[in-house]
Amino acid sequence: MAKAAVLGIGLIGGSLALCLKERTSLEVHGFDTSEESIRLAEAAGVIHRGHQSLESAVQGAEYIFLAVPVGTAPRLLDRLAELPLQTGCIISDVGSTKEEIVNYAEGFSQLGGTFIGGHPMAGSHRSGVQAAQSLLFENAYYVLTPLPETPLAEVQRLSGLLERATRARLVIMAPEHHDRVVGAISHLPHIVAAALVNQVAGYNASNEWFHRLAAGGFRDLTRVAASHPLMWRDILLSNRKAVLGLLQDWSDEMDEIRKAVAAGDHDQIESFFRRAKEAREGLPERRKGVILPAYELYVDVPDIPGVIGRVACLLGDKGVNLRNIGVMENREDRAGVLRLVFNTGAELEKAKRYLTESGYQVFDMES
Ligand SMILES: NC(=O)C1=CN([C@@H]2O[C@H](COP(=O)(O)OP(=O)(O)OC[C@H]3O[C@@H](n4cnc5c(N)ncnc54)[C@H](O)[C@@H]3O)[C@@H](O)[C@H]2O)C=CC1
Ligand SMILES: O=C(O)C(=O)Cc1ccc(O)cc1
Repeated sequence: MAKAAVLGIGLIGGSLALCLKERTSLEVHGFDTSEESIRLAEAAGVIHRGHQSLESAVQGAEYIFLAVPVGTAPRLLDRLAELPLQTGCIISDVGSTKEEIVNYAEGFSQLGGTFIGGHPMAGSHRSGVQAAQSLLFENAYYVLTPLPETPLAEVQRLSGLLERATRARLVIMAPEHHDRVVGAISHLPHIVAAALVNQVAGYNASNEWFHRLAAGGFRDLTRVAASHPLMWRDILLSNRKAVLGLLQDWSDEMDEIRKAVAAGDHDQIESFFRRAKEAREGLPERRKGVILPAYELYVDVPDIPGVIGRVACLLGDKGVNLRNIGVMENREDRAGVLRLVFNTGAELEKAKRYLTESGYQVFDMES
């Protein structure tokens, strides 16, 4: 059986491993520096087999995926370059930045395979293999960043595999273009969210009403500030060039609005919000999976076939609108997990109450 190796079995590596395992015939092997992650991944059936040795994990693999923090990926490539890899193998990664790793891989003439950078544009503020799920990338964009000299057949081979496994929408982009675009729509917003949270936490230190009143819009707006600090440190350092330019533009935009407020300039302030409203309304529809849906509930269930109907009926009877329902884990010897998606937080709360009252164990993104 052909083999794939996933190096780093956290949220993204674990989710990718699940996709490959469920929807391709590849035998999926995993390697992680954390023994606990390997143990959990094996126990949950995320991978066919775990390894504590990098060499045995990648031996004979047709596909190798690096799913480690972006600051760690170059060192992992150094180690791969020392190992005998399967002739003709494809090495890819899932890192949030692309120029640095693509340039680094290009420097390895002795790397025993073709490197093609990759970035699935879906995830969450959670991390670790416990949060992995095979539906994570469905309908999301998945960017590949081959170089002009990368053989087209290899790009198509990887793209075909990933499309089938992840059900994502594969797109191709130049690495530096990717980094500027993703810098603007993901990296800068993470900085702004963290800065807002830090600013308000400073005020709250002397008056706790700041946090008490922050339950609504502020909480939604700053959700991503709960993301993994080390992961985001690495991303900013790796995308330094683009991020510095974007921060300059951000600071100019803040200066503009500050001046307009100071001058009491009604028209300029209104125009600031009007431009934003129009641009926001012109954004493409949020499709399932493009960003992790906000209102998700998970239900532990012992017996999948009958239980989907029971849960759906129970919620239907109570008038709770269910947008989507899916099975996240389905092994005969284990309890499964149902993933329920709602359009509003209020519906999620109602569903949580009804299901708990009926004896189901439920948990959501906050648990
Ligand atoms: N979290 C997200 O929403 C998204 C993250 N990414 C990218 O995916 C990559 C992985 O992120 P997550 O899965 O979220 O992180 P994670 O923290 O859930 O998983 C990372 C895993 O890599 C392991 N690891 C660290 N150094 C290693 C090494 N040298 N060799 C083997 N394993 C090692 C860790 O033990 C951990 O299990 C990062 O490069 C990130 O930029 C991409 C898209 C979305
Ligand atoms: O939690 C969220 O909304 C995210 O922003 C997830 C995410 C994080 C990092 C990426 O490179 C891509 C997607």
